[in-house]
Amino acid sequence: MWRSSLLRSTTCLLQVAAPRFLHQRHVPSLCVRPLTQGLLHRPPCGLELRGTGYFLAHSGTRAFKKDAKSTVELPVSPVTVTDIKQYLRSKDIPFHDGYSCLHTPSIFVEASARRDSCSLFVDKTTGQFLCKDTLVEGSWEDLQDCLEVMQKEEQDFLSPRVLLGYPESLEEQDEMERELREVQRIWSSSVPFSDLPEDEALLVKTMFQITKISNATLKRFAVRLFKPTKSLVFPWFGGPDSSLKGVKLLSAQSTDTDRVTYNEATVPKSNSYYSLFGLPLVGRMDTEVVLTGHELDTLAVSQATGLPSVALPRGVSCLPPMLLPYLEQFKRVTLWLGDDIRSWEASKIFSRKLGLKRCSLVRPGEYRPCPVEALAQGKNFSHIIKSSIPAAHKSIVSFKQLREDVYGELVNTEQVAGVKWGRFPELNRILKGHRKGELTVFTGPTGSGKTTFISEVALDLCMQGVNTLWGSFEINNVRLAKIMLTQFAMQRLEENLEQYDFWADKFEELPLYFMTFHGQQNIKTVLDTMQHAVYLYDINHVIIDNLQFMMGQENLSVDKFAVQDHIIGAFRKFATNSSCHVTLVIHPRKEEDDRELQTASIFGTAKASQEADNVLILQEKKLVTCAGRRSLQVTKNRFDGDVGIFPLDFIKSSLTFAAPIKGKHKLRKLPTKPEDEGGEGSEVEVKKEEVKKEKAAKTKTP
Ligand SMILES: Nc1ncnc2c1ncn2[C@@H]1O[C@H](COP(=O)(O)OP(=O)(O)OP(=O)(O)O)[C@@H](O)[C@H]1O
Repeated sequence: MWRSSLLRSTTCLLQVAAPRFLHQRHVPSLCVRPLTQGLLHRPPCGLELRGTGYFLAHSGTRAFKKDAKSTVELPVSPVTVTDIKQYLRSKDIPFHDGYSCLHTPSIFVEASARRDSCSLFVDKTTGQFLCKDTLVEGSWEDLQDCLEVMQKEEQDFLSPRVLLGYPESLEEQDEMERELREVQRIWSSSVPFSDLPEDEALLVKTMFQITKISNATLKRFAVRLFKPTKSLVFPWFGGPDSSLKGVKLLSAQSTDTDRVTYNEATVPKSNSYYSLFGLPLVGRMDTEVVLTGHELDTLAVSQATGLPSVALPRGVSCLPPMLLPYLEQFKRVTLWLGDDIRSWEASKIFSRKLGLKRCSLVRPGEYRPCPVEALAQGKNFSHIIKSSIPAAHKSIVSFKQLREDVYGELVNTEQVAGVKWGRFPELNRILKGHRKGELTVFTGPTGSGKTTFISEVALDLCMQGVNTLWGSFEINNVRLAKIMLTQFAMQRLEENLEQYDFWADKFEELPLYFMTFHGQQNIKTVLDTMQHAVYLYDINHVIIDNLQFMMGQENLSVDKFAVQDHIIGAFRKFATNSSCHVTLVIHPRKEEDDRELQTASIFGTAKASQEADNVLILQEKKLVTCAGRRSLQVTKNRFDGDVGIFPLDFIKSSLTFAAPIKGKHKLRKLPTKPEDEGGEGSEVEVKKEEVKKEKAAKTKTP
């Protein structure tokens, strides 16, 4: 895994730092509180990025190591900005209150050598710190440890070597060196644009549809061409010495409609690629920046406006908090992330992290395409940027302020409907898509395949870039990841172990995270972890499997229905406030064996179905004509009211569900009140209809 000090995850730093501290001369007193609390006795609450090379470990045929660096944990006790400020004051550390971070003089640089008075940034939400001068970074507990050491030692600074330079494992060092060599190889065998013959440069620009971007702009941003794959190469320069840390390769393909589609690859891999493209060109005194979702957009903005501009490394999919310190110097941030609803939603979410007051958002629209397109169309950039909308909204608005939003929804109905499933066209037909900020309640009989089904439904979305967080309390993450990997590879990997690495490598690229909880959990801890994950990874979808695992911790002498209602209400609030979709698996109440489930079968009161935007039921009996066949019934859909049911066959080898090949059971829409037992379109009616149709078909046949 690629590693520089900037890239180390907190946990990595903690794990690496711990023995180092322990070997220091004056450690004993230090070990008592912060180290034991922060490093050794972390509670089992946290998040785990799926670690490949792990799920099949128990197969015994091959030893796989768990990638410890991919485990991220919640802080011991969530810290607030007030706690951080109080602590810093108690240590006489001066600080300046910034937008997303507190700025303090770096304790890792000697006072006389400080280039900047405040180069240490402490994230106000997590307490995570970064020293821009030395690239030392770590958790809030680490920073406290360091300050304790300094005080104890009566030193006025700490050597950055205390936390840096500890050797990685041999395997990781090899991987890191291999990636560095790869970066160097690509970079040195690419050609600077200024060295290309005029006609070749033009050909490349035509291919990428960037003919309006001048060679001078490409040169200024050090863009190169990698001839073997005809890819543009965007460098990532970082660190105090502005050295080459990585590269992004962009290739272009033209489509039938004369539009160009881009494919990109990064070294190191995208989940450790933290480049803010354009950052080296930003001056220390610059106070304004245009944040874009793509390197080409940054080139366009810079050329058209002369304003500083930086591009996010993974486009609109996330804004990693570790990049926030680099954006602290700007008093005004214009987010111009793209030309679709997804970019618009992302800009609203990112502006919360950046501090609403300084952010303004370019609303996508006919007259405001993405910057590279705007340059091609000769649009007036300064007009677009000036007309961007302040992100801080008032709590009371008039229709005048809403009319553009309403118009945007009307012209982009497909995008507003959300992300479409690739494997479940029937779900698209009924629900129209997967939307942010909604609550889905999913139920089905015990052992009917709820986890297996919802796992594939979520995987499908995750494969399309929906950042996903799993809270699996019933089955452990290794088993869950194994199910998902089987569904991803669509085959039984136990029998094809030689393909394991191939699929695991691809799977590792998915924006998929797991909470490390198992068994009964306290709802507050779960919600805190979800909030933490939304901040760190811009999670769009959380799956909680299942709600019953949060009931045990609550005081059940109180009415247990009231407890469940409280929990559902809390998830509802979370979904709305965090613009994150929550899927909640709930066990049904005990049903008589021969009866199918209905919305009212969901355990508890009506609260679950009232609060939910969507209610999905995995039916074992309805429409079932062969073993293993299930049907999925949508009994509530707040988005447009369509409800319905469709059959699903279970494919055991890949643990996936698919429409029956020659199914005579077609999707049918049910009325909006499916609970009405015998009403038109009800389950009973659906069956009656079927029988009628079958009879009619028979009588027609001679
Ligand atoms: N349609 C199906 N036909 C047969 N077996 C299935 C089907 N769907 C899932 N399974 C298998 O049944 C087992 C239980 O599935 P799963 O854990 O997904 O059910 P569940 O409804 O979540 O269970 P629980 O009620 O305990 O939470 C798994 O081994 C799974 O592979």
